[in-house]
Amino acid sequence: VTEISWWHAMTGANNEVVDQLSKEFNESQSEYKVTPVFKGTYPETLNAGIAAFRAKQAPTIIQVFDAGTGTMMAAEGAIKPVADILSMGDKPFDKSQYLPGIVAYYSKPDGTMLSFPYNSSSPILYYNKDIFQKAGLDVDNPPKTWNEVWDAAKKIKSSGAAPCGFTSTWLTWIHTENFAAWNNYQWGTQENGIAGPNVELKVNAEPFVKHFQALADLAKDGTFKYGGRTSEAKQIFLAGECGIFTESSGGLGDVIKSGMNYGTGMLPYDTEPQNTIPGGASLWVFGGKSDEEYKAVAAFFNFLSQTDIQARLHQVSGYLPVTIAAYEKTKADGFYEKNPAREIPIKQMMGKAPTENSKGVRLPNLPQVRDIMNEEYEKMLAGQETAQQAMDNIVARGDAAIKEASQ
Ligand SMILES: O=P(O)(O)OC[C@H](O)CO
Repeated sequence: VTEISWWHAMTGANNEVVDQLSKEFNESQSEYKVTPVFKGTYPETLNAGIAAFRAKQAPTIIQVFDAGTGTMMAAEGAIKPVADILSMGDKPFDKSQYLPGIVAYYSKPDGTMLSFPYNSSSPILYYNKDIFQKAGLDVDNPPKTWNEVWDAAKKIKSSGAAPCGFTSTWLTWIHTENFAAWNNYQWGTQENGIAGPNVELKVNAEPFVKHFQALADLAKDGTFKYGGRTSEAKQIFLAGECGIFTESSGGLGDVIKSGMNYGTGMLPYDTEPQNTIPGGASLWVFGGKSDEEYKAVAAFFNFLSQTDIQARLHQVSGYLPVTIAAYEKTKADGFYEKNPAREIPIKQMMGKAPTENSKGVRLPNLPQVRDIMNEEYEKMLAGQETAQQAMDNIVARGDAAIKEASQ
């Protein structure tokens, strides 16, 4: 038996999916065995992978979040393109089977697919219907714009329906990168880094400053509650502390499991929505492994690509169906007729052709730039600086870090 390891960052319901799929693959044949290993948050998993590679102890497969894509792409030699691996398997790899926006995001400019799109997501709005009811809000109509979110959050707090109105995971991914794409605002030059390096950040422009000042103002009396840099705020929402929550569509599994009387809506926007950009993570394969191991990876990725598995992954977790067949099957099964809100994240991403502001975000050091953003956001939320100061500092510090990483 050829054994391969799969380092990942999935917790809760999504961790169960990883374990279940690995088990099913292992039981479906007797030549290969996949062992999933949880390595912490997305940034922790990426750092663990880089350290292990340097120590010549890299796992076979590593799950890397959207923000680490540029880092992995720059690590030529350290990784083996997924397109090469799949060509070693029994089945030829047909890229046209995958949703175009997702494949493009994980491919080189020449079209070579570098990583396997395991869990793609789009951020959405969740709300607690019991809290909405208590606050006198319309349980069937969640807020659509950010101004409506701020108003509803204030009403939740002032009515005493819950101690907090609004919380969110990922202020970087949701409130900065997707906020920009979804409203068609420029996040950075060079099409946010998709068109080339030497990106200059543009996040100190008025719409960003206004958005973050609104969050900072709401944080003063706890109407907005900050949870942490990655997915920590999910626990705040699940505990019933806040009525409204912005989080990845992939957070749905835990919301369902909690038994909450919840609803979902589109990611809020300012005036008119454009399109969201792919989030979540993809599976990268390290270089320097044996052909046997790569054949095992090819078999595993082929297993994961099956329409039934993809459709199940989407329907159970809230992550997007990454193949067209899985999307079509989910439609044909009548799944969206029964659960119309479940198509929201796909429609958000695919509803409009992307502009230069909404193809994605790519930097050789996006995790580092997100750290800078988080430091400034935390100072701002603690009342130590205004949103304008925070955004100006992000641009100055971020641009310097990008320049150094691009050299
Ligand atoms: O919670 P996920 O897996 O959808 O990931 C969210 C963000 O894309 C991470 O950068």
